[in-house]
Amino acid sequence: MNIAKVIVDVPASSINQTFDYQIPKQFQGVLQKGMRVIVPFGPRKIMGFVVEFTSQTELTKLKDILEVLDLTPVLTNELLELGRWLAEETLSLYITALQAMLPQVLKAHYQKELIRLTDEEMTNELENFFAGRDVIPYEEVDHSPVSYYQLQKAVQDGDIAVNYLVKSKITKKRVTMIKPLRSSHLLEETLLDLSTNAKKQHELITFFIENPAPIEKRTLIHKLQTSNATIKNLVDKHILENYSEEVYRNPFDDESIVQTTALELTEEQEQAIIPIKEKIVANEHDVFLVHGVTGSGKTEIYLQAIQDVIKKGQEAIVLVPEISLTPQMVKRFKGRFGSKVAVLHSALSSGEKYDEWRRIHRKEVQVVVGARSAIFAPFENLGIIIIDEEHENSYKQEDNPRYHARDVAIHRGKNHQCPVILGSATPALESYARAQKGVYRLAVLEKRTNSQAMPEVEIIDMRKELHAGNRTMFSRSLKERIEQCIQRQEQIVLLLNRRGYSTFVMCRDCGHVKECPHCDIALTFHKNSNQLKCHYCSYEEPMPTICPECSSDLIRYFGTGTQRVEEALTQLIPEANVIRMDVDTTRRKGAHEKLLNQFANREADILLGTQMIAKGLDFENVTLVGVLTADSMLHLPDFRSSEKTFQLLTQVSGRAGRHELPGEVIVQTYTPDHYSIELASEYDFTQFYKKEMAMRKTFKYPPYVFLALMTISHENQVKVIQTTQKITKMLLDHVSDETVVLGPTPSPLARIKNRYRYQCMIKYRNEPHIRTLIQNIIQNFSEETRKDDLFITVDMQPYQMM
Ligand SMILES: Nc1ncnc2c1ncn2[C@@H]1O[C@H](COP(=O)(O)OP(=O)(O)OP(=O)(O)O)[C@@H](O)[C@H]1O
Ligand SMILES: [Zn+2]
Ligand SMILES: [Zn+2]
Repeated sequence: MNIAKVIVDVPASSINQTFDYQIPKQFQGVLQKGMRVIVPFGPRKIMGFVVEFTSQTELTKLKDILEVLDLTPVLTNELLELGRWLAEETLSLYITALQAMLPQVLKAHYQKELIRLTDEEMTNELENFFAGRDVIPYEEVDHSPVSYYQLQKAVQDGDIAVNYLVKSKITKKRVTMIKPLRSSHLLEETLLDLSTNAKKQHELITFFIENPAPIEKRTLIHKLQTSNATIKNLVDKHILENYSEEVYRNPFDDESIVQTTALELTEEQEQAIIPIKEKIVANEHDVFLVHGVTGSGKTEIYLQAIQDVIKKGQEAIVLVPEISLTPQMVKRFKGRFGSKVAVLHSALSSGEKYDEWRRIHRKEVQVVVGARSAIFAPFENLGIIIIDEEHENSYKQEDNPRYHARDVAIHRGKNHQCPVILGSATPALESYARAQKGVYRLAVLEKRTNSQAMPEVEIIDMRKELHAGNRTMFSRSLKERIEQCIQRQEQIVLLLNRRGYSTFVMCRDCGHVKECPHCDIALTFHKNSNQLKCHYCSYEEPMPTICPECSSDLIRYFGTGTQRVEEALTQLIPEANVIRMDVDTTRRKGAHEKLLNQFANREADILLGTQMIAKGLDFENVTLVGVLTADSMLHLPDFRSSEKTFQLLTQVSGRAGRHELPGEVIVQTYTPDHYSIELASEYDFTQFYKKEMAMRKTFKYPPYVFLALMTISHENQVKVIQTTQKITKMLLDHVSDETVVLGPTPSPLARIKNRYRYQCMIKYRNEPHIRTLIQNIIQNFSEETRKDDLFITVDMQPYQMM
């Protein structure tokens, strides 16, 4: 078994297979499956994963593995298998699936360098270029007068060589520590010998006489108001020593977290948790859908189930949507399980993420709380997997591998024979349908833990407001409630449902809308820089002062950005103190937390924000929730738009009246009769489910059918249409009569970065060979994708129709 099968880091379909390499003597017996290695591949050196061993090969001469990057495998056997399954399921490459499971820093990056081999004089250009150096980074060629032809020739002549380097970017954080090199009483003697002028040094030594323990240099400087130079002086005299120490970056301030204990469960919670606990004890897999209204105590169920799992010596993964992974949420888990918890959040730096990952990998923690990719946590003894807010779209990755975390969770749940819990106040239709069919176990929590009724929802017809002469974006009713609320010193959450809306620029005279010249989409106005920006390709231009079409100076921005709402709000209700939360105000690290803390400390009356404030927040003083534009998502070209509207309204309504004080909700809309708005205001999930299922059945959408979306893009529009036509025809030739193939149709976003985009949608119920079929079709175009820059992407479970 001294041959390793390696999946190499070359994301190309022609390379989607293992390659055999000889294991050199020094690595035999050391190398394990799931370790990263560096291997020669053509002229290059690249990174790869060892996935198997063998003693036989069809090749006559094998190349050697050059380097082994890990001491212990970074991928467990289970994850190697999971990667294979994931690649098949999502039609992506095995290497892409494996990379998706690891933190960024473990992915290799490659560097080329030029090495001088000759002592002889080279051409003037080359001599100038090397400028006395023996090795230079390859990128410098781009900015030099040396031509590629010259380089090529020099390489051929053997004067220089190109070297390929693989670097893994592991960065362990190190801090500089200072400690005394002498015992306290020797330090006292030192003090006597010291010149009385050296006041700073005196202070430093005195400090160490009293505190002989090592201390971080930064802290020391800060504490004593001393300087680097002073420390260095004493280090040079061998009185102090400095050394560096590896630390984990811990982005969370754990010390401030208050320890909590299990609450006594309500009757409903008790009923829900019993069957889950049974599965934990029996080591059996099953999927539970916990459908509980907002504030019904789903999180407490998760916590107590995890408690059992930890007691058994097993591990738990908890997924929460990116935007509800707030410090408040983290606190709830760390409060219960302390340092046993690792957090994987995309806002962490890649170093921080790597540190958290290592704590998992080294089995220093038993619980992981994280966003989507935390589902790949390298635990080997999983006892439970929990997906909170399971209906959230952010669990679907919109990039290769296009997986849904729910599917991965269930696959891993089977691998480990452990329960999977899906929790939501508004389950995805797909999940609820499965629970109805008995595929999942359903648990229902109908009451809030505080036994309060769900807050009353009032729907305001904004068309009537307009007719009554109110041209602001606040209905009279909402304004009045906000004022009353402020008077009672209670707090308000205001949601600006912004998706599908943006601050675009339109001429009021001729209706001209400023669009991106490279993408079929309106440019967005950014007030701070007075620029128009494209969100797809980053194109930018200054805000025009006159209309480029008709020269009118009535060109203005439209739509309602949070910033504009804030201005309008403070104009309308001057006494209101507003905290605005959107992408702009939360970009800086820690800003999110700071704003939420301010609101929790009642430093403001109103929390105004986008989708990011709709979920998970639990503030006891919030009694009013206002939704400014309930219907802005309804008209998107997406069959899930009603479902998303229902979910969002239910979630945000749930922010009010969660504790002692009763809450109320005001929903402003231009389509008050739409069933998603009406039924959300009555908290009638069951009725919504029935109605929406009927729609899905009529129009043939999930969960009645499966979808596959193929998107084809190229700079030449004719070529895109023709290719999409061919693909559609190939599909139709091979699928069953029951299956529908729609296309070619322009994608809702028909052009991005100057590339035209067309799509074809497959709706099927039973096509056992659909993946092979699609793969073969893509294979058919491999020449063109390689040489002519044609893109074909396929999404086996699309959530984004754009
Ligand atoms: N058994 C219990 N007894 C008393 N209070 C409880 C109990 N269970 C939960 N709570 C409290 O009730 C509140 C709501 O619970 P929790 O946040 O877990 O609900 P949730 O269903 O997860 O809500 P959401 O879906 O809105 O996030 C919290 O403040 C929580 O501490
Ligand atoms: Zn105009
Ligand atoms: Zn653009």
